[in-house]
Amino acid sequence: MASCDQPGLIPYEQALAELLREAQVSAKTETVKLEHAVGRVLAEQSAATVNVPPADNSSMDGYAVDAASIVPGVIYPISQRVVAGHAPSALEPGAVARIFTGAEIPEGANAVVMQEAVTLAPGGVIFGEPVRPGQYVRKAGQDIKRGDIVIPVGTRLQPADIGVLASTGNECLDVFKPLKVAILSTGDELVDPGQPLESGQIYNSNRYVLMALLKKLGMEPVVIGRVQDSLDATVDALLQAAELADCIISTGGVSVGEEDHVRQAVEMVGHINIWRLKIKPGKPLAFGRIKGIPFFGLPGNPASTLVTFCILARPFLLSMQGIKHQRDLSYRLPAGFYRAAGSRQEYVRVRLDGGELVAFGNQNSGVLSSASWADGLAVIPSEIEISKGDMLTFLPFTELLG
Ligand SMILES: Nc1nc2c(c(=O)[nH]1)N[C@H]1C(S)=C(S)[C@@H](COP(=O)(O)OP(=O)(O)OC[C@H]3O[C@@H](n4cnc5c(N)ncnc54)[C@H](O)[C@@H]3O)O[C@H]1N2
Ligand code: MOO
Repeated sequence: MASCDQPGLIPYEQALAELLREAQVSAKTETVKLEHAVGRVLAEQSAATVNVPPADNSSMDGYAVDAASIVPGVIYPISQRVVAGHAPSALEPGAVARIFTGAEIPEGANAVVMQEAVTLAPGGVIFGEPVRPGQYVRKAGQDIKRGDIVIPVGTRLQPADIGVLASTGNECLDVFKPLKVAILSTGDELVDPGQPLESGQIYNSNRYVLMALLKKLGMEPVVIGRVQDSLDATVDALLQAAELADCIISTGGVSVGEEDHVRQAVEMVGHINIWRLKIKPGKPLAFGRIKGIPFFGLPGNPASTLVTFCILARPFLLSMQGIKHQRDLSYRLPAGFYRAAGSRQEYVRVRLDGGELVAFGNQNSGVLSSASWADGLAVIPSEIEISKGDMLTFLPFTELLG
């Protein structure tokens, strides 16, 4: 089926590329201690000032030897005992050293023999086989060499990165300050949880979804609150948000009805660059700027808000936060369902079950429980009919929400 009923809709890939071009890295940085750095984005790199490990050391409990001097069957005296944390003395000629895992290899030794491979004898130790130079020795700098840049600028620090930075002796790091992201909820029908629900009203779930999404990204939500469905109220709220935040996200009011004021309001105080995408859910998404501050108008339907945040706002925000290489893992997995061809690229809420993707029964964009139930999104390209067994791209929420 041709997409002639959706003229002018922007394909996802085109919109994402334009967004990433628009994303300017925030210049605000701060210094934090290593224990507070997980999830933060490194703003300044430094070269390692030490080798890791700092010296050659043993990877086994056993005996440190000069490999060339070992003859199987001969008794060798044990001249010293080397434990981790204490500097050894040089190996005495014709002798070996008792050594433990992590202890420094004495000068004059170049190999370690595991204790299971030796026989203890009166006055020393006997080796059963010739010894290979270098065996069970972890060389100084085998992990990191002095002068190496271990973690590049723009890395969102994961536990292993923190460990690597600790191993090179860093106590504090320069990281980008968390982005402040304003959240506006448009709609006269919205009521906060905890309030009674009158006729015609609905609880505001998008605000809480967005706050949770932003917190998971280590960003700071700035709640502007509910905005009445009027042009003046929308303009006022947008201007207030532009004063307080690095990026603005609104939900609702971006479609084409008379009560949808967001686009017109943005155009009065800024401009819109992107509007209406060839995706489902999320068609009416708008992107622009207000007084230079980037603005996302996400569609109000709760599943549309979540999906468009994950696939469009999130990569934009992560770029602004300074992340250089975003690598979300995706998988190719067989569909366990049939879906008729659609005119927009669809993001179906699915679970991974028995090696195939199972779709939530009701994919309506007002049904947020579809996302709560799902493990992630299956991407169905436009104009393609999906039969059971067809391979689809699966974007797990573990990646999209992290
Ligand atoms: N004539 C047309 N009508 C619509 C079109 C279209 O192309 N032509 N597009 C539809 C699509 S697709 C979507 S998506 C919606 C999005 O519209 P808006 O972004 O203007 O959203 P609203 O109308 O304000 O709200 C939609 C829906 O979501 C509920 N909502 C809104 N905010 C919240 C919130 N914070 N928490 C919970 N629920 C919320 C709202 O009550 C509505 O039910 O437009 C279609 N219409
Ligand atoms: O594009 Mo809308 O988000 O499907 O309901």
